[in-house]
Formats: sequence, C-alpha cells, structure tokens
Amino acid sequence: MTPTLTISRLTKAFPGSAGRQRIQAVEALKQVSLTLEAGKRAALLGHNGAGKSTMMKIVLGLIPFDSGEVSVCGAHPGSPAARTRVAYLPENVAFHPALTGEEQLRHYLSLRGEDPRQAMELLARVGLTPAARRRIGTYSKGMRQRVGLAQTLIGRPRLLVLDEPTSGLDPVSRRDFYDLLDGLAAEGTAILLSSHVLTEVEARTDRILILSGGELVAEGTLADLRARAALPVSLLVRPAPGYAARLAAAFPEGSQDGDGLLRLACRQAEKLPLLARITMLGSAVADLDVIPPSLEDIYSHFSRRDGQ
Ligand SMILES: Nc1ncnc2c1ncn2[C@@H]1O[C@H](COP(=O)(O)OP(=O)(O)OP(=O)(O)O)[C@@H](O)[C@H]1O
Repeated sequence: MTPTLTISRLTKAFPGSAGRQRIQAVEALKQVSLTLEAGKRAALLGHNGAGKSTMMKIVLGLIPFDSGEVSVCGAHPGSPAARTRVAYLPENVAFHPALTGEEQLRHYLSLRGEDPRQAMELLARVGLTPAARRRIGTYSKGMRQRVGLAQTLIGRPRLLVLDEPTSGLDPVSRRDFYDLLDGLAAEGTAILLSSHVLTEVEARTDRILILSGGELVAEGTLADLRARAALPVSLLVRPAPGYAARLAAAFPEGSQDGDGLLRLACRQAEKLPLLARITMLGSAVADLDVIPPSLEDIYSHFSRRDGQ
C-alpha cells in the first residue's frame, strides 16, 4: 500500500540576514527521508530549532522546499488534492469565545463547503456533546483542543499534522486526547505530531522520529531505537533487612545508597547473566526492578544541540 506521507531527501534552507548584511543561510532540513503509513502515529521530536515546524509547514504546503520529494497521499503538498487529505492542529488554537462549540464547527463546515449539520456529529466524536451549546469562552484548554481536533476532522483527512497538541493540558486531558488519536489511527488516519513531552510519546505513538540540526538522526519504533542506542539497563536491588553488606560485597561494581538499595548498570546482553547472579543470593534480596533506558535517555543519546 502507498504510504500516506512520503518524504525523500527533503532539503530546505532559509536565507540568513542580519539587517542589511547577508549572512550564512540556515539549513533547516538536510536530506530528510521518511514514510508514514495509514493508521500509524509518528512522533516528531527535536530541540527548539531542530526543523520540526519547517517540516510540518512543508507537508502542509505552506512553504516551498529546495530539493527532494514530498508526497501527501500521492499528491504534491499544497495542491488541492493534498489539501483535502491533510489537516493541521496548531499548538494554541484560538476560537471566538462568544460562539458555542456547535456554532464554531458549523462556521468552519460552511467555510469548507460541507454540510453544517455535521457539527454535532464531529463534536460527539471528540466527546463534546454535553458542552456543544455552551460558549467556547467557558471551555477548559483541553476542551478547546478537542474543538480544534473536531475541526481537523472536517472532510475526513487521511493525515493529521499536530503541533504539540497536548501542550498545557493536564494529565487526564492528555490521556483523553491520545485516546481520541488512537481511535482515529484505528480508522486508518496517519498522525504526525510534535511533542516535547517524551513520556506520553513513548507510550502513545508507533514511531519516533528524532530531528537534530535539520537531520533525521533516528527513526523507528522505541524498541528499534533502544536497540540501536545500546544504552545501559539499570537494575535496582533492594536487600532484605540485614543483608545490605552482603549485597554490596557480591556486587562491588554497583553503587549503594544510604538505605542499602544497590544500583547496577549493564549492557542489554549482560542483563540475564546479571539477573541470574542476583537470583543466586536468594532470600538476601527483598525486591528487584529492571529499568530499561527511557525515551528521554534515547533522545539525549541521538540529539545534539550544536548551534541550535
Ligand atoms: N522564516 C524563517 N527564516 C529564517 N530562518 C528560519 C525561518 N523559519 C525557521 N528558521 C530557522 O530554521 C531552523 C528550524 O526552525 P523550526 O522552526 O523548523 O524548528 P522547530 O524544531 O520547529 O523548533 P521549535 O521547537 O522551537 O518550534 C531554525 O534555525 C530557525 O531559526
């Protein structure tokens, strides 16, 4: 099946200038290639200035690119065919506070040449039926984001581009928002979202894309990136009462805190032999946690801050 989004060797530079003086161009994207299949949720990560917004703007057809190829459902970004299939949710959506959710949606539907009577159905999809006839000025930030999401669903887009969609939302609203995205992905919508909240991305997306200085430095599932980064696994071993010294003697390579909790680190391939050594201590061990490298560790490993 043709991917919903295909980007090949995408390059984009902005002309640099300082007042009248022209300085070196900013290479915002350098030879970036990726594909996103229908029904997949990809997280675009990167420090400030890494090139995330530039990539999104190009996919939406808002700015031109210098070289490479971009295809949105087989169409050139910004073309009428692509524009009907892609929708965008900015970080901070602004609506008219005096309108109700239903009125706002009816307005957008009319602007898009769609039947305004779909407004309630769209609001129901994002769980806003009870508030549909309330003024948006009374909505919480999470509810406004859901109005924004309802707006993006007009015309049943095949690709959703979401710029930090959960920024400023509380944990429950974040979880609800990702639940909605899961439902859309299950129906075949491809989702490209940027986020600085690595913990939520870790659990709620299928693919991770890490941009650094305009280059796509890592791409794949979390498991792929974990294997490629080959970062150490941590093991926390809690001694049974009175056995802290015995644990420390058995693992001189570890470090122990004041409570006797022993921290060990090893490569992935050494994990099972190390677990076997710990198990041999029998009742001297009260508890054990194995902590794989987090997305934050993996992200730090792959991304750099050079010049950003
Ligand atoms: N219109 C522009 N003119 C000149 N330089 C630009 C322009 N837009 C972006 N840039 C530069 O391109 C680089 C990539 O910027 P971009 O906005 O894509 O980063 P980002 O990853 O979205 O960052 P953030 O997380 O801060 O939104 C940066 O160095 C930025 O300063």
